[in-house]
Amino acid sequence: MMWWRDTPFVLGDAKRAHLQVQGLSAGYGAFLVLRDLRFEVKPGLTVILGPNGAGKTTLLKALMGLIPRQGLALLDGEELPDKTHEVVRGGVTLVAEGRQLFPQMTVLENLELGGWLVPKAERAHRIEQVLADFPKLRERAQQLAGTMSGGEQQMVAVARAMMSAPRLLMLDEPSLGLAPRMVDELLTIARRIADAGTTVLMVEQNVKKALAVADRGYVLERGVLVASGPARLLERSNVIREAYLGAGAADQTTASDAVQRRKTLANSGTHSGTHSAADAAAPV
Ligand SMILES: Nc1ncnc2c1ncn2[C@@H]1O[C@H](COP(=O)(O)OP(=O)(O)OP(=O)(O)O)[C@@H](O)[C@H]1O
Repeated sequence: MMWWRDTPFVLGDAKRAHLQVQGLSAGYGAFLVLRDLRFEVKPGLTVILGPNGAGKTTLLKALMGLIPRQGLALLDGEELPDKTHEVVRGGVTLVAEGRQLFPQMTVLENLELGGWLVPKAERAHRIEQVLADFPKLRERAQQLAGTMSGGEQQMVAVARAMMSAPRLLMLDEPSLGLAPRMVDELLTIARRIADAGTTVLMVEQNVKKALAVADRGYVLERGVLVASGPARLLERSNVIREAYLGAGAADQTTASDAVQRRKTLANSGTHSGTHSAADAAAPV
């Protein structure tokens, strides 16, 4: 047995990355989406929850330098560059919503492209590591990516991101559109990556399942962070329980279902629409 089989997901830098963000604002032209966000992404797995249109993707884009941002973003104490290629060189990788694979290329070719910054010899070594970490992909190495199921493609996208050995891996709704079993598999992969030393920042709408694998979470609504805390406390907090999970909510409850529920609660006077400081999770 090769040595790396016993050491899955050791691709990241041994140092566990820590992102600190203060006063982050970003948007599209004159349309400001994110307002004065303050949060941190500690080593481990941090999830950002929120309904459609809350600004979750915008947040990841702003950190990647794909759109301009204001405010301070420090990765291990050093300011995150503005330009995307410099952010990538600095060890930050984004798996965007929609996966953006090359459908006419094989799984292996897609992985090779993920390691384009890496010298050729090192790239081959990393491919071996990634295939050891994602054994399902080894079986499919020669399959055209475009012929794979949604969940398999998402797996390729995450594996490709790991080819660059990121210090900070950002995942934009990895469970979107997947069958429940694949959702579980993808979220477990995210957890394993975090456990092995790559700091993970994940945006999710699948509230219950995301909090089950995360260490910490934030709730983003209309461009503002409205709650934060350790995942276990956040799950039990009033913000999440009343609005995002609800009594008897199914595993598949999404943040967008929750918005409708919050409106109903607010109209019925059950919930004020703001989050009490008495919540288990702190309002931000
Ligand atoms: N390229 C763009 N130009 C202008 N406005 C945009 C652009 N992309 C997103 N927006 C707007 O920014 C706001 C936040 O969108 P964003 O995609 O960040 O939300 P989200 O929380 O990721 O939602 P979803 O879960 O639907 O992806 C929305 O009002 C959206 O219409």
